[in-house]
Amino acid sequence: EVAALPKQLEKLEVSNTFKIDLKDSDLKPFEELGSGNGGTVNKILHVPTGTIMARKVIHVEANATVRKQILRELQILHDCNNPYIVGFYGSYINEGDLSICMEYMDLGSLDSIYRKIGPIKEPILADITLSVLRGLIYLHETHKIIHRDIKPSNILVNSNGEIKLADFGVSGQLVNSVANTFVGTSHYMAPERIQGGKYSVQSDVWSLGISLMELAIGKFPFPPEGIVLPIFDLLQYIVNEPVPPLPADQFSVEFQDFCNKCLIKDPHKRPNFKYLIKHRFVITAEAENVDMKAWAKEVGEKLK
Ligand SMILES: CC1(C)CNC(=O)c2sc(Nc3ccc(I)cc3F)c(C(=O)N[C@@H]3CCCNC3)c2C1
Ligand SMILES: [Mg+2]
Repeated sequence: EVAALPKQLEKLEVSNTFKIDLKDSDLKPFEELGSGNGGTVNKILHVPTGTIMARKVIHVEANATVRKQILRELQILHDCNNPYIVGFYGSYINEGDLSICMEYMDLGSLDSIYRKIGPIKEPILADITLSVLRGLIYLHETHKIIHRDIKPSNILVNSNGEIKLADFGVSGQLVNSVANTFVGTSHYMAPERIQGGKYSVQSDVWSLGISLMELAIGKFPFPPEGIVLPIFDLLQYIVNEPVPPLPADQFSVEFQDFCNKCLIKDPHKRPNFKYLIKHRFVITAEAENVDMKAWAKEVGEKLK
């Protein structure tokens, strides 16, 4: 009988460590990692377990019921376990601020990386594309979650050269109403979404295409060279004007073709994940298995 006990304990042990009961008083903040639309992120230490985490604090103007609803729905994040999704430790609310504690990705976002060390080379972009697609497919197929906010600042990197997604809404309708107070019409949104149409998983494909082009050329691809447009005109431009092509002499035909397909304006004509994960641009990434760890090391050196 005694022999049987440790097995059960062991199982109990593992599940408990996964679900740390987070309290503000157990968290020791370090430097701020960034602040963007509607939230700030800090590096923190969970003192009782010695775990380094990233904590995002979002000010949520909502009554107690809505706040309870948000916390209940965020519990879904405990089940989002995948190599291409940023880990989740827990969330809590105090004084109207929602705190989301997640895996610390020490090299930050692709947005801050390309702005510091320049455009990302194609073979690295191919591996990034593969990771992002695998993360999006996992969220959609396992949890029926559409990311809704794919952009370079929500694609995170760590020194193992791992690429993971964060900031995806797990919320139901109610919480979405709260989320809408944040969601400015982001310029990564697909034309059908900018025009107030139904948001589908196909809209994430558009956002992936735009994000890859930006990372490849080192600037947001719309409008072409030089002109700076106010947001409303930019959104009009994205809806009405043709997608500026990648400079053909600098990129492979596979990469150009991959981006062109993601940026088909009609969501029904735009390829789905099933098609994209088999595209030559992505298949070569799988074959060549680029040394992402070496790239991450180089990035880490340059970010210092
Ligand atoms: C309403 C909301 C805060 C709660 N419900 C929600 O469903 C969420 S979840 C979630 N974030 C999140 C998601 C997954 C991981 I891993 C880590 C995370 F921080 C977020 C979140 O951060 N949203 C931000 C608000 C500011 C504008 N950009 C998007 C949300 C939205
Ligand atoms: Mg974000």
